[in-house]
Amino acid sequence: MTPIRIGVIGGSGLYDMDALENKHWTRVDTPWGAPSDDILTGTLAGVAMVFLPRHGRGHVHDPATVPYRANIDALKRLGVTDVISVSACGSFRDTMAPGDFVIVDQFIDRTVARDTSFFGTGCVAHVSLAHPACARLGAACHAAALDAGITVHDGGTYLAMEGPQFSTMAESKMYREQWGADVIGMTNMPEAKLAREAELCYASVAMVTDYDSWHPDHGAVEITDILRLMQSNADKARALLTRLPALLGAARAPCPHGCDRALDHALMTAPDKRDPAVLARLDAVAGRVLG
Ligand SMILES: CSC[C@H]1O[C@H](OP(=O)(O)O)[C@H](O)[C@@H]1O
Ligand SMILES: Nc1ncnc2[nH]cnc12
Repeated sequence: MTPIRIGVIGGSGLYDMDALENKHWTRVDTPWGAPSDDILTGTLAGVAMVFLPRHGRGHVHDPATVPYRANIDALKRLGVTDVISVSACGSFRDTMAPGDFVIVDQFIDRTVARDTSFFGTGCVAHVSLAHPACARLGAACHAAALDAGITVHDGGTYLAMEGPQFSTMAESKMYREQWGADVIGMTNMPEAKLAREAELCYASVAMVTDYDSWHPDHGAVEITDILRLMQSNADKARALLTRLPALLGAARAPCPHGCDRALDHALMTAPDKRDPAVLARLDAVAGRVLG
């Protein structure tokens, strides 16, 4: 068993975590630049927890310019073992209504202009992403949501779009009817990919704010609809998060799905061909396998 440290990435509407005890905002520097903001460190019910507002306090970063690599590196550097991503999303299903939560288990990545990997020339790696979300952590989030009285859906496919504009109606219908996506947002990719590369368990809690633009009874998604739902969704997210420490405990066994060992066989570049400057940047995310 190893000590757990829960990392929460708060999306639109969730910029702080009042419930943390002994908390203070900490600046973390990374080889990938500065994270979205300082990181709030503290404890909750005796369990170590940190909180990072994805867009920064005051919502400074747009979905494309969120420094995803710095964020994940910083969480890893702080000893985080389990990342819970909390995000606003649109819904492609009548049954997934505004106010509902979805524990995402699959992603379709339609982002186009983001740094999607810590690795590259000088140290090439290929991690498996068939199961991009951690089922153990997702189950805990599901149980916490149920306990908090939230209407929650166990599993769903999240389509990550580039944004910042919302989808056209034709795109919305295609994602829903042809591609089988359940929800849509702009931020969970490359975040989930990077968490896997950093050997972090990652679960995504998607909070439905709207029906995107496919629904004949709801018309086009507007930011005003989203803002209307965001506050109550954020309150529910806080209720979910405060229940997690009791469910996860202060220590954890190795991940049964191997998230914490994702790099075991992933490195392709021969040791004598690896670029020392590239390796230096990987000290936190790949330190376990690079020694
Ligand atoms: C505020 S509406 C669009 C915006 O909200 C979501 O952000 P996050 O995933 O960080 O909650 C969505 O992905 C867009 O970035
Ligand atoms: N319909 C939508 N599309 C993309 N991102 C969203 N975030 C919240 N609602 C969204």
